[in-house]
Amino acid sequence: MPIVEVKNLRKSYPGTVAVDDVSFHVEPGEIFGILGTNGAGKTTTVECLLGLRHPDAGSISAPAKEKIGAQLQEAKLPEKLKVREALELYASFYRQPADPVALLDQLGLTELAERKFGKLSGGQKQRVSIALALVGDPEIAVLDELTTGLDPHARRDIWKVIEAVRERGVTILLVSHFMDEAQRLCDRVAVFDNGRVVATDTPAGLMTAAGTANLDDAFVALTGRN
Ligand SMILES: Nc1ncnc2c1ncn2[C@@H]1O[C@H](COP(=O)(O)OP(=O)(O)OP(=O)(O)O)[C@@H](O)[C@H]1O
Repeated sequence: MPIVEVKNLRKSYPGTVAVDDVSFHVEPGEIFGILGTNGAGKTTTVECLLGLRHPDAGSISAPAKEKIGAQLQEAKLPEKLKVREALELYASFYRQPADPVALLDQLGLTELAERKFGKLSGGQKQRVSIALALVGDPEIAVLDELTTGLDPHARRDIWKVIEAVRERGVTILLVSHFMDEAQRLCDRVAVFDNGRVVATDTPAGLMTAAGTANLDDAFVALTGRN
């Protein structure tokens, strides 16, 4: 049974069809990539999934809102709050939260626990934001554009955290426009272009179909741009 099923989703804004007849499903425990160029409709799709936007048409079946942990782009927290305190604060919003200290440990973030949020680097903030998305002990984590603006080392540190999240058995929806990241982390991906899904497959399957050696080239072949 899929944990998420999106069927024939459509969402327009005045003058723009942002998402047009989008269908895909996500299996429990997988890292599913929502890939696409800027403006392809990724964020709109995820916002519909999270119940933040109302679709014009189509259906979405997904776990209840409190079982979805979302990390949406830039994390903002009071500068003086310590990482552990931030997690404890978020944990207090849930009936059955994860234990913040154990969560930091499992994600390899114990060294950041007593640091003030305002003193963290961009990559460290992003790692903490993943922990914040998991503090409600969700079935699915939605991680949106996590590594934008980070250096290659910081990106790899984030990837390690994402792999640790998978080890917890949490299904991950990874929104990205980085193909190297998707190739490395995702079990399957949906490629969005101009509001539509143009392919859904494993990264290896897409590369084979496109006759390319990496997902970046397969993506360019699929989206018809270079
Ligand atoms: N609130 C809004 N009002 C009007 N148009 C919008 C709104 N949000 C998004 N759009 C438009 O809808 C289309 C899809 O945008 P969306 O943000 O879903 O794409 P995206 O794939 O997430 O892009 P990015 O990678 O740049 O975040 C774009 O053409 C965008 O300009």
